[in-house]
Amino acid sequence: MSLKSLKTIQEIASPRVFMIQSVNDRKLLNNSQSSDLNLIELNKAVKRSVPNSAEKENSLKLSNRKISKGTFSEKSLSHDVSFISQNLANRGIQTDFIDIVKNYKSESIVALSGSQISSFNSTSRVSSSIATLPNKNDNLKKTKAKNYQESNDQFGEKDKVRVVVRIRPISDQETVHGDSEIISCDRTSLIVEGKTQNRKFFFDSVFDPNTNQDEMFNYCGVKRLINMAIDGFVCTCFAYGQTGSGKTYTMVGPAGAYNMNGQDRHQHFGLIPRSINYLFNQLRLRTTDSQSVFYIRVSYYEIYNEQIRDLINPNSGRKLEIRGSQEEGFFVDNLFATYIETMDEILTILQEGELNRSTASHLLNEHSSRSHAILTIQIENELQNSQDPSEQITKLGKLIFVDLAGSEKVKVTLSKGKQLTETNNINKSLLVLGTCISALSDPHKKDGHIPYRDSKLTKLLSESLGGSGITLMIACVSPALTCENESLNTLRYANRAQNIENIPLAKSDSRENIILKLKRELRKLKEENHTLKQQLGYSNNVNNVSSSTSSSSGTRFPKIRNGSSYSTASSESELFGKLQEYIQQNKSLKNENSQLERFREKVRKQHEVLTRENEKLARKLDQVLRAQGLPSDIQYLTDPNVTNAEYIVETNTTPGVKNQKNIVKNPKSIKALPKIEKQTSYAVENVSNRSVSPARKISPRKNLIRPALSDPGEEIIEQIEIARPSYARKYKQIKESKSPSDPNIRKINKLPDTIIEGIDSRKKQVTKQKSKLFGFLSKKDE
Ligand SMILES: Nc1ncnc2c1ncn2[C@@H]1O[C@H](COP(=O)(O)OP(=O)(O)OP(=O)(O)O)[C@@H](O)[C@H]1O
Repeated sequence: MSLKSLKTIQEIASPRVFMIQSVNDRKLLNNSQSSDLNLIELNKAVKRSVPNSAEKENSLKLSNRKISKGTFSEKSLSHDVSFISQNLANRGIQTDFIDIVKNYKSESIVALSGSQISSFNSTSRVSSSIATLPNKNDNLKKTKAKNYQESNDQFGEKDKVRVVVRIRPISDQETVHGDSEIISCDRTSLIVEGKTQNRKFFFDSVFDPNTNQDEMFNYCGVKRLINMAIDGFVCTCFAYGQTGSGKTYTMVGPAGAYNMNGQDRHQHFGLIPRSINYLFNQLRLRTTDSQSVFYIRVSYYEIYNEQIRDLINPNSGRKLEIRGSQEEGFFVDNLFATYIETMDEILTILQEGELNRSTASHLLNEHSSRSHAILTIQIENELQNSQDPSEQITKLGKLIFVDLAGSEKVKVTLSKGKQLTETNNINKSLLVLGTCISALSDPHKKDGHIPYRDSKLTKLLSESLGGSGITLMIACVSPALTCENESLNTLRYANRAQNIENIPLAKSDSRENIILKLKRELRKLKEENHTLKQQLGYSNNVNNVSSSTSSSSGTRFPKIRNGSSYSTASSESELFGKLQEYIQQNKSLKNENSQLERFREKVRKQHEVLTRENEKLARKLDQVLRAQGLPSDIQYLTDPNVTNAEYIVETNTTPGVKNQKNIVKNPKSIKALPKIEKQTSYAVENVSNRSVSPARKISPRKNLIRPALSDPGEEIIEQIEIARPSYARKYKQIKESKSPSDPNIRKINKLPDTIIEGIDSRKKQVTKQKSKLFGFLSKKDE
């Protein structure tokens, strides 16, 4: 019954804008999400929403004019239809609504009349009234769970950029200045009641000011991104909006979130730490019942005044430039990226990054970010191919979080001097981002030139916008009247971004993936081939060159209309013979190549093992140096087999006595050293993290993510508390020990000689080994 009536919706999908017959119809549709659904009434409502032929004609005329007050777009209908669809689905009734809705391409900004706003507001009041019920949190959570759905759905070949909006609460400052709230919303749309006009926007989800961090994480769609990243896709979540609109709050949490204690962290942490917690839980789940091994590598940098700055290794002295390659797209060369194993390691990195990030205070935000911060979590997954156990697959997914700097008006923020330069750079790069978004969302321009190269930010986001990644945009807005123009700008860009289509492709060396990639290339080539043929005037009966070449009946080569070349039988057989020859040569070359590839892979893996150990050691060393206030611009290389020099112990001695430097093998032995006791204090850093088992010596990356330490469903705080003593805690210890109020502490100006000597000799050894390997490789390549 319902299906039949809904078919009519598909039929009327063509008119772009039409009149909805009465506000009551809409109310009925909206209320249907919470009230018990009466299918007959719904059916009537849908029928009433469907215009008769006169209205269709009318609406077609309307679509050619400026959208006037009192109209709804078909997307509005699609929104209503999806409500109905969900209700039907809850009752186990299959509908084809989703496809209908997906096919809608409509104007999503609508100017509204007063009466429609009042009906709209009544919808948003449903959720706010629920928030005031006695058992507030429980009910709110249930309602959210019902209203917002986790978008874990997969995609077809194309995946549109998903856009959600978060409206922050009005601030005390705004209230004091008598600012009023002008934005109201329901689950997927919002209305801006402006000074002169009211506007309505539709998005994948809209989160009202009462939304807490946990709800935001659960329903904004970031979980889908994490799961896809584990499967090898490049997934980006970026926050966009005016300065002070809540981007950093959404991504990271309020200022000082990383310094909060367990319970407060749990409440205030933003998407990034929550996502990492979720990621670790997912990885644990996947490693318990499979042979998968995961390696997590993190980098964190900012684009400040069009310069790239490493946020976890700011004093490296290396110049960070963007480079591009066909395989990897644009990337930051020389960026410090470190392997992590535990939640608290990454929290330390994030904390460090936040400390190093460029911030300033201005009229609209006390802790304003002056840069675009980009956190990249690379997830490498080595697993066996389920269809062919002899095949080892490596998936290389990425999870990228971008906290953009906010656009701002100089006359509002009153920026001067350095801040003015920052503002100009921020606005400039956001302008380029806006231009790219506009071009990509315009069907006439999207296949043309997209000005990614005009700013560093857009270069680095090129894969996420119109590329092969999966993208979630979180548009943040303030509800205040004084922010109307900026909020509208944000919403317009967000609205456009919804039209951007990506063609996701997992980064994996599995056969299926290679085949998929090849198929896509082949299709592209065929299209190109077809166009070229048309341009050259080849006849239509020679379309399929590839199939005809393999046919035993002989080769058919395209004939050119002017009659020249390849037309005689003798030249055809000659060419066929040559082709056979080439095919044979190709076969043997392929065999040889795959042998070489296998060998090369083996050597590459050995090399990787060495590099990873080096990086780890370099990171530890870097932390020690920075903790001691020394410049950390030395590049360290180590031998993975060196496992003995575990801890550096710097002792404080009485004046005139030479400083003691001890290297001990484990923390217990520190206590056993007589001269360190009582009168001495020390800074301890674990050089290679922990003693290395023989198995680990061969492959130090094994067991990076081990089966669950505890329940996968556990909360962030618990994870932080139960985590084994690690890098983070030790690092904290070193930081605390730097406090000048501690009389036993002296500043260490120099790294112990033994360590430097040890590292130097290891560096030499590894460099030698590396150059040997490279020499060998290049010989093989030749
Ligand atoms: N959803 C929210 N709930 C409570 N407070 C919020 C929320 N969103 C933002 N805030 C507060 O608003 C202020 C500005 O937020 P935030 O620093 O995240 O803005 P921003 O968009 O990152 O600004 P900028 O671009 O200048 O860095 C902060 O004090 C923050 O704590």
